[in-house]
Amino acid sequence: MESFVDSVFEEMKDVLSKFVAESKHFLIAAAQEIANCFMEEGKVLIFGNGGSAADAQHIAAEFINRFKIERPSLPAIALTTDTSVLTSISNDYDFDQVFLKQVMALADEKDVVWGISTSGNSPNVINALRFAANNGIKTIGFSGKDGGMMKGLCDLLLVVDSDNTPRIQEMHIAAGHIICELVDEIMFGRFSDMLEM
Ligand SMILES: O=C(CO)[C@@H](O)[C@H](O)[C@H](O)[C@H](O)COP(=O)(O)O
Ligand SMILES: [Zn+2]
Repeated sequence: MESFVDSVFEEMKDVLSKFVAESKHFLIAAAQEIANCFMEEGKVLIFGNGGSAADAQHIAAEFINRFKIERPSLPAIALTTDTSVLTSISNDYDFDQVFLKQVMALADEKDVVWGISTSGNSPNVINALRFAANNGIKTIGFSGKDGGMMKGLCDLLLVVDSDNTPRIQEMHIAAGHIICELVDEIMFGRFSDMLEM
């Protein structure tokens, strides 16, 4: 059993080293996009399924509450939490529309719509991103595998180089934390020269 755990750690190290080599440009660009959105009084709408729903909620909470420094609350909403909204849309229409209808109701051109899907192919994530892309709303994606259908729908797309869903998710939450810290530093700290004026 120990050798099994060792093999998981080896896989984690491999995925992390590729993430370190390949993700810096994306992380900085995504943080700038989100900081500019907040400065222009936009908001961030985040969503995904399963573990990615938890990631969406985790990231939204960092913005709404605080991350590592004291600063004002920042407007982010996880679209995964309102059981009345989720169940009524699924029951009356289709689960494929649970994020789409919320994006249609809540998003405007100042906002960032942020979808998370390890396969890049979950229909409810894709439908919401496609609506945003078709309506001039900025889109950020976290995916893995080959990026799936999220490629072409996201202005900025992170594709974690792995086929293993939990390994991909581990890089997603690392990326989320780095973006949260960069946003704080761009808006309130040492990287304020990066803000678009
Ligand atoms: O957390 C995990 C696996 O680690 C699962 O709950 C996983 O998120 C679910 O199977 C999702 O439905 C997968 O969807 P996606 O990442 O392909 O969009
Ligand atoms: Zn999981």
